[in-house]
Amino acid sequence: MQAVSSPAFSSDLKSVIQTNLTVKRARYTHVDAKRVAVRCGYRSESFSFPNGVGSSRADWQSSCAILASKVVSAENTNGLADQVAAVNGHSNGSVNLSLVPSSETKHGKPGLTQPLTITDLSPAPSHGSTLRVAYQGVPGAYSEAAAGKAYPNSEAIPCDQFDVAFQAVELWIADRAVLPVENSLGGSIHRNYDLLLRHRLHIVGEVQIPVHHCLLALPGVRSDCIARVISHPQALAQTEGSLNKLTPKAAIEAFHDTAAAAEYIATNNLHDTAAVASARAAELYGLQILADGIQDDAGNVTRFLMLARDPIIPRTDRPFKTSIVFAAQEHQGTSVLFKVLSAFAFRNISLTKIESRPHQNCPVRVVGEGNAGGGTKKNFEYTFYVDFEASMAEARAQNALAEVQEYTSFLRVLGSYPMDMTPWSTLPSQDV
Ligand SMILES: O=C(O)C(=O)C[C@]1(C(=O)O)C=C[C@@H](O)C=C1
Repeated sequence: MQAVSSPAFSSDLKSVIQTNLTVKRARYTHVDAKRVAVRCGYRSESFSFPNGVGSSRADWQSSCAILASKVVSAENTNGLADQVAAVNGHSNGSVNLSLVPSSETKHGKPGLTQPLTITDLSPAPSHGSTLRVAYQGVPGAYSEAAAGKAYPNSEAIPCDQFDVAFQAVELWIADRAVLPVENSLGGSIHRNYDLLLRHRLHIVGEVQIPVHHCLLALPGVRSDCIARVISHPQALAQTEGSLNKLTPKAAIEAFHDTAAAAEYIATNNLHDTAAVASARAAELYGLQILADGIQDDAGNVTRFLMLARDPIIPRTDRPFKTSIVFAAQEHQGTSVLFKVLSAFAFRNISLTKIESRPHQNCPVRVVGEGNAGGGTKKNFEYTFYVDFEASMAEARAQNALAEVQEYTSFLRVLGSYPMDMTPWSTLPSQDV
């Protein structure tokens, strides 16, 4: 399958639809128009919070932050979840968090029964076909494996850039996107944090994938003949120590993704080049494995987010995580970050991640008085991303966000979603 690529997206949306998706889109045009109208709020359905906090479904969809605007009582929160779930066309029994025999899936290994699989709680596509999941990379990329874990029966749609995967969902070319946000060795994938803010997709789940790297080359090539190693920068960072030992003289070069690096070597018949990629990429592109398990830490794991156009309804019957992003302005005083973090600490809510990024509209603020009357001090401005372990259906999370809203100028809930609880020991690390 051809990857969805970016230039067409940015230059002419119509043409990408025509070039890449002629057949599929022709089938969906009518349905899509109707669904877009629903997204824009042109639908009569509405719900009201049990204690009188009124809102429409469209409000919920456009910004989950509505829940932070008023505190609702603990007794009412389950009712809220049920009520909203019913509006969303789900009964509470519909959650699919179950043992999935992988022989029935497109992504699993035949014969293996996979343990607890995270699937999101959001509605399946109304056109009734297979869920289409956008990921960045080509077949054999770790992101493809993550998409398969998140949505075992899905159709994976390769995209050449992260931004394209976001747009594929926004344009109804895909139903979900699965994108990496952090790796245990390499740290955060900043680009995706920035894109989360730029786009209006919702986080509906997370999946963690053990990343097991191999050094791949054309059949017959020895490691002492390797003059160049190519791979995704994250993969190169995760194998830096091993590469120093295995190929100390080789030049290290960044590539779009791990599997594309393997494909490039095979396509161009490069005898002096090796790739850091998965065993599956070796199989797909006919390369040999020169070294197996070359990640610098055996427990190397990447966390991916599952994104959808609509949020899922937060619940309290399983562990949930919530991701927010906020920023503050100067007039909001000092110690904003301390105050925000204490809003969670006082309610015993654990934070699992905090990330700061340059403020997208105003990265630097000049303050103070210089000789010519201009400011002298340049304060860097930040946007903060926080993940915490609670569901937005819980009163303590709503109360914490109501407080956070007081200290900040901007607050958005990116999603409240089930945590990936797959037991570490059963993760199929050789799969990817
Ligand atoms: O290149 C790939 O195979 C990817 O899926 C991308 C990616 C990443 O962006 O972090 C995903 C998982 C690994 O951490 C290495 C690379």
